[in-house]
Amino acid sequence: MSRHQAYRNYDYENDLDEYEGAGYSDDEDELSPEDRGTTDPEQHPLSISPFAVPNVRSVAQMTAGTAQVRTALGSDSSKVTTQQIEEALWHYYYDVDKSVAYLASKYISPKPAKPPAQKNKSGGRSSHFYIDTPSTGADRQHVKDVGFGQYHPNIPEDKPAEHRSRLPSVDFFHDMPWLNIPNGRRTVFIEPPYPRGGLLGGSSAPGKVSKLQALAAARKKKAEEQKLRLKISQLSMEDAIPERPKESIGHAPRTLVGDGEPLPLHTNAQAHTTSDETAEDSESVDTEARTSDPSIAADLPLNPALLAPPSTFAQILCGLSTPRPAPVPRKQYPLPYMSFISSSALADAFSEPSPDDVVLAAQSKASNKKLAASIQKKKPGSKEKDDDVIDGIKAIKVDDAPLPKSKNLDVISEYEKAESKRNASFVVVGHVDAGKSTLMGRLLLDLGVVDQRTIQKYRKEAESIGKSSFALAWVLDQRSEERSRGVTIDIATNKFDTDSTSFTILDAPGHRDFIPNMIAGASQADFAILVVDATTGAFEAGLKGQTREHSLLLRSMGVSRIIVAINKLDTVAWSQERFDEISQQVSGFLSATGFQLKNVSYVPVSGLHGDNLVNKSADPAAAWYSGNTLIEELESSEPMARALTKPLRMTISEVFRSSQSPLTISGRIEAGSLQAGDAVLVQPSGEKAYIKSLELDAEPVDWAVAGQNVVIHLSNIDPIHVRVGDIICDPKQPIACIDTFTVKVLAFDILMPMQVDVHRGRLHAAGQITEIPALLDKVRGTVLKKKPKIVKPGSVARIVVRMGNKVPLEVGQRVVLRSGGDTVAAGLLE
Ligand SMILES: Nc1nc2c(ncn2[C@@H]2O[C@H](COP(=O)(O)OP(=O)(O)OP(=O)(O)O)[C@@H](O)[C@H]2O)c(=O)[nH]1
Repeated sequence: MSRHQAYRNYDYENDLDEYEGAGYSDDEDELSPEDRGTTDPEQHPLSISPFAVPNVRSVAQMTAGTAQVRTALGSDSSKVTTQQIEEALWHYYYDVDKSVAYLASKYISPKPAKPPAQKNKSGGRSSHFYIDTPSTGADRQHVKDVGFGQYHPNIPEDKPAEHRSRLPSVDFFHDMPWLNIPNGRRTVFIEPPYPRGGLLGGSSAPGKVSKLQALAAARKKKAEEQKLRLKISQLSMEDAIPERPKESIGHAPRTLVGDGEPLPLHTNAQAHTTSDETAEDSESVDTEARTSDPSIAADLPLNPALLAPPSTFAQILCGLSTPRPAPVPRKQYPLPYMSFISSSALADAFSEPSPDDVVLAAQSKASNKKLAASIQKKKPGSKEKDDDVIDGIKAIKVDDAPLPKSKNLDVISEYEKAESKRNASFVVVGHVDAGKSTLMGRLLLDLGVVDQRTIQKYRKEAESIGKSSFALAWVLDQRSEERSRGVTIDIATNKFDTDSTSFTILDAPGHRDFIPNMIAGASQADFAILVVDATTGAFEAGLKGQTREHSLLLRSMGVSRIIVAINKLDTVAWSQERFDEISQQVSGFLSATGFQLKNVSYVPVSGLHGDNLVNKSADPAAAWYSGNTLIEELESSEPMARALTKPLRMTISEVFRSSQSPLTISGRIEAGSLQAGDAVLVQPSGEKAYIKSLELDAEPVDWAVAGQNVVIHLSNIDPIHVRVGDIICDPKQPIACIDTFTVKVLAFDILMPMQVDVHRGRLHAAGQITEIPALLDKVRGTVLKKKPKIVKPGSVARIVVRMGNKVPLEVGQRVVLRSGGDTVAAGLLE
């Protein structure tokens, strides 16, 4: 049995009874025959035992003492019996004087009886010390309760009532010196105002509870719980049983449950039982909480609002209870710091506009006033003025920030006056792994744009991942993915200057998966470098692959000047035959594509070793080549004519956040010009923005013209309206957003009504060829056949394309149509 079980099974009742009776028999203190010295050996066989010796002695003492007492009493000795004398002697331990005093006061000249001593409330400490002469068990219990000093265990109890009179303590201790204290110096016990504390009186905690006290407390608690339950059950019954309508008397009362389904109500007796149980359940927590703290358990008034509602089962049995009063809201105890700031104060703190809001509101108000004034001044019906008003309203709607100031420069004359280098952009295209990036890396190294240390660093890093041969390519392939895969993914730009020209490199990816990026690069280029791998078999593969496709795309994008770099000639020992063979094949192909051969040049190079890039090849095997180096061919290339005077058009290549503005864009100006402070329109969002500032080659400038790659910091527009591929245009001559267009295309694949992707620079949208109005002559452009069902590869046709969304497109622009990952056509919008 565990200790807990043993504890629970302990029979306190029985123990208490034993405790009350044990060792306190009424006979304990009686004057036994042995005490009196009148032991009858027959009645008390043990008296003849060796242990009877003390009794023999006491008999002699008693006889002698009796005689002495009688002598001392003299004539009064007849007033007392021998038994009384013996009892007195026994009680006073054979002290003759005390016994005489007792007998004289008790029997010979008795004093009037004293009033019974009051029970000492202080737990046994009394200022009047006296002896009681108990006679019964009940009295003994009383004596025990009274306390120390009031009980003499040797006083006989089975004596007549008069014998049980009290002996004053003064008489008993009259010969004690410490009793002779003058009244004035006697201690006066003052009862403490409340019960003493625990150990040393310093604790307010209750003292140690005895078993009896614990038992009594448990009984009391139980009784109180029962009372509480009874009270709760009465309350629950009052709530649970609705008043019977008068008309239902005599019938089973019904009540509504859930959706109105009437259910018979049970009898009161049943209801009472159930309600009682329910109340007991529902109240168990509350009751526990109350009774767990004895200080609150007894007196806490029962609040029906705090009672849980009857269970569903009880409600079904007894019916719905009447609604209970709303629960008393719990007291809120705010956190300490909350006392410093009230919730209303917090609310007030944000109820008013911030200082910034006040300033902005004032600015807005001022600009609105200006607008209202200008509207009032304008005459109705003036279209130009109305447009201005609309512009003003739009400007307010977009942003209330102050507009950037414009210097109102004549940009074209400024451009003509400026002695700046010409700008030229070229795109580097070709089959995958033809060596495009390596070629450009080496060119930049030889031109001093990139130093040798950087290349060494790249070489080490490339070696660590097993791609040491790509170290030069890393000058342009900056992305980790490009470096780890050894493949260019997106257009990489870089710049270098020669004496005459400022060049922008657009290094295009060769992989067919990234053709859209190549298209974006080609759309920004003035001319192109077509890189061809001279390695045996590689050239042939390229001619079937992206060498061909890239050439077609270049032509479709309007690029007319091509420099063919026949690369990796070191792998074929600078074979002139190989160079000539490749040159001829490419020439024939480009000519067939539509390039004029006067615009095509061929340079034998080794990008890896830097032969014929900036410097002539030092390899004797390459001595047969006496033509231009690559850089010389680039410098001799004329950039396309700039559409300086046409309306502004710029396709956004990048959108980013810079230190100058949260919205910065970059791209190549295709047409027109711009300057700081200009308003521009972003299409297709149609949102107006202002040019806060602009940069050319990382230098701040006031203006820029077509052909230049520019960085523009915009203001007064939400960045969500600006995306890569969008067009920046002149708000007064905006580009239209259309969803259907007619285009004259060169077919690279079979065309028919089909799904296509429309590409224009970075812009691309899903569309569909809805019509093929005509098949055209390649040279003259005349109609060969109307409404053909299909267009064969290599044919020119007029087709109608419809797109899902409106996109900014206009006549004269070049688009590329792709389908299933292949370029199927390219041409000019009509
Ligand atoms: N032997 C030799 N190898 C070259 C030469 N040029 C490039 N390579 C190697 O050809 C591989 C491909 O070079 P890349 O410059 O990455 O080729 P890429 O055309 O830029 O490749 P993509 O842009 O991914 O299409 C590398 O391992 C180069 O080291 C060269 O002139 N001679």
